[in-house]
Amino acid sequence: MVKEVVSSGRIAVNLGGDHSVAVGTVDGHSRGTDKRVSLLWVDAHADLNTSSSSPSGNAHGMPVSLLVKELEEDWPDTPAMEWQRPRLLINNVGFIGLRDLDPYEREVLKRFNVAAYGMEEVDRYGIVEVTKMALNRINPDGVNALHLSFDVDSLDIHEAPCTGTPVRGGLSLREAMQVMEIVRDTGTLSALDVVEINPLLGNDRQAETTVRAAVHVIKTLFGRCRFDSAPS
Ligand SMILES: NC(=[NH2+])NCCC[C@H](N)C(=O)O
Repeated sequence: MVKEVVSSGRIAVNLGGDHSVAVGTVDGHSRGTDKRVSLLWVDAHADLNTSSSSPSGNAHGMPVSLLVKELEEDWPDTPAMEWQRPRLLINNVGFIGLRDLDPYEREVLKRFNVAAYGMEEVDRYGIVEVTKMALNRINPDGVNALHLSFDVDSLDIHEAPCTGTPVRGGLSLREAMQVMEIVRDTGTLSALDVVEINPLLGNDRQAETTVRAAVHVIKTLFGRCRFDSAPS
């Protein structure tokens, strides 16, 4: 379905659910366009584990490593995954918001000099600079189709409490909206995931806070301005 939407020139919006949905959405996206796909992964986690490096065995910690060609050799045989082959280059993948990495993930980010920006960089350079640096590195000529994969756990736990693997010290909603404004203004967005919302993890008010944060992010990407709330 993502392939169909993207190939008809529309932007695919995918709501999750577990971040492993991105294996399918990014795969479909890259099949639906003639352009190369750049992937911006906004998340507390890099989700770069393989089934053998993963400390938890949870699939939501593995999607990015299934998607990039450079890590194909690191994967043991994965029956039932024959439908998917990696189609992205790791230098077209960027991360914003990282603050909880496993040893293999750290090693991969270093080995390939990946455009990975953690909360330290966000604090040091500011979110505007970090977003521009990330986009410049993963899509230097601005000609690739952009896939934005937004995990609500990139946000601080106060902004998005209802998520399975929260990590304190994350992005403010304002910082996330800033990322969305910059991405929107590039005109390159071709597909979006908003994932890891789990309203069952918390009370009604926390669920509402989390869902509203996600709605803000989506609306901002699709033109909502903070100054006047009519979409441009
Ligand atoms: N999309 C997520 N919430 N990922 C969390 C991953 C946590 C941990 N790194 C793991 O591999 O299990």
